Amino acid sequence: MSYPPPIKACDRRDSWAYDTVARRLSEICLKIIPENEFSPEIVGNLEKLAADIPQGTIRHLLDTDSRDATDWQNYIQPYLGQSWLEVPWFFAETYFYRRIIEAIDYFRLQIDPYLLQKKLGLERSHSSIQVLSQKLNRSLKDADRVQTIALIHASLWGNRVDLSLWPAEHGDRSISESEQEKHRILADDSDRTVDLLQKRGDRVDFIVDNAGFELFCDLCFADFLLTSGLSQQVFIHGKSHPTFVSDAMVKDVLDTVNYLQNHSELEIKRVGDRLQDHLDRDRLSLRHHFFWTSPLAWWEMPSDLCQNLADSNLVIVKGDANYRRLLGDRYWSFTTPFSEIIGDFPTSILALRTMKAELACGLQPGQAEWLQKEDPQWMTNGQRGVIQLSVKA
Ligand SMILES: O=P(O)(O)OC[C@H]1O[C@](O)(CO)[C@@H](O)[C@@H]1O
Repeated sequence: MSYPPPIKACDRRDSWAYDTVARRLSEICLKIIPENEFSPEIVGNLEKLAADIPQGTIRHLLDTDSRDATDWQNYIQPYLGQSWLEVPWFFAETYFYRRIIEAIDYFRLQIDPYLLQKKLGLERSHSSIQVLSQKLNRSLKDADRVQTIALIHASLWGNRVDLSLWPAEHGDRSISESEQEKHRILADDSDRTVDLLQKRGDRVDFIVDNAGFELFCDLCFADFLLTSGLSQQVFIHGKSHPTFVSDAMVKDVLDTVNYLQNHSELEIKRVGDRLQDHLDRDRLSLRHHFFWTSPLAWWEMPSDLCQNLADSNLVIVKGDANYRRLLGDRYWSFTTPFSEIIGDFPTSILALRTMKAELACGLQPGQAEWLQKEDPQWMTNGQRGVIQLSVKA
């Protein structure tokens, strides 16, 4: 398969990639200092990292005794000495978040620098959590096609709540008017997804994205699949260390279930209790893997993870950064079919993505041109989404 070139920040100065590397990364780095009580040494490390972007150059990691150090040595080697703007954008971002892990001595101190943001994100989406809990508890009485599609859409729009772009103090982005939003879904394979789940949905895997409200939506979908009997087993795959500000780790899943179980409102508590019961009976299982924090493309997935996912009936890939990994963060033509890029992955894949980066595929001819006139920010403002399914025969 020949791949188009990877996106680089230096490609276009008016691009979201350029703005991210040239401005946003150092802002994200400095923002965690006042939100944590780090030692002066760690504060110094973070200030140095922020000052190094974007004119500094790529260097090897210093925390060479960490479990992922050897892998990162190999990822970094081809880009040594290049500037943050010249290297592939996806590498620059995943490397940046790994440099923060080094700067805060995470693997020794285990302090999640984004914990405050994650907590605020969950608390600030209370009214949406209330609404979705009521809908879910009601929908379990007759778990039909309409209900299943409603949970797919809730899981999609939950991805709008990305704290790396819109910090929790900027207000509650979880409000959803699902009916009106249907036209914002640029490719919608919901119906085909229900067909697949009804035919063979025994095991479903979620490659989750943001903790907080999005994770709650994903856990509601998982609960719906298990309680309705559509699935017997659900695996949640999280990140091995804090990254992209709000991305979820296994700890964040357990914290969220705990938050729901201890909630004073019965409708919300009922969701938490069911989730805990699924965990206790190993119907819901939690996993993490360093691939999800690496700069690698989907087709570079290590064989152990590939073999594990091959046993699944459906892998649900959440969010924009994971979608960029599916596409190798490359300049595909917007009409390239999704399944063509996914190619021969060992099982069926469903991508649920709200658009927050300048890449896309699986659109109809003329659709991108029309959207460009309608809303020049259509690719990055998170107001549009895709529900794209690639079925493994
Ligand atoms: O939380 P998500 O959906 O993966 O979005 C991550 C965001 O961060 C980015 O990496 C830009 O910093 C884009 O992928 C996207 O805008």
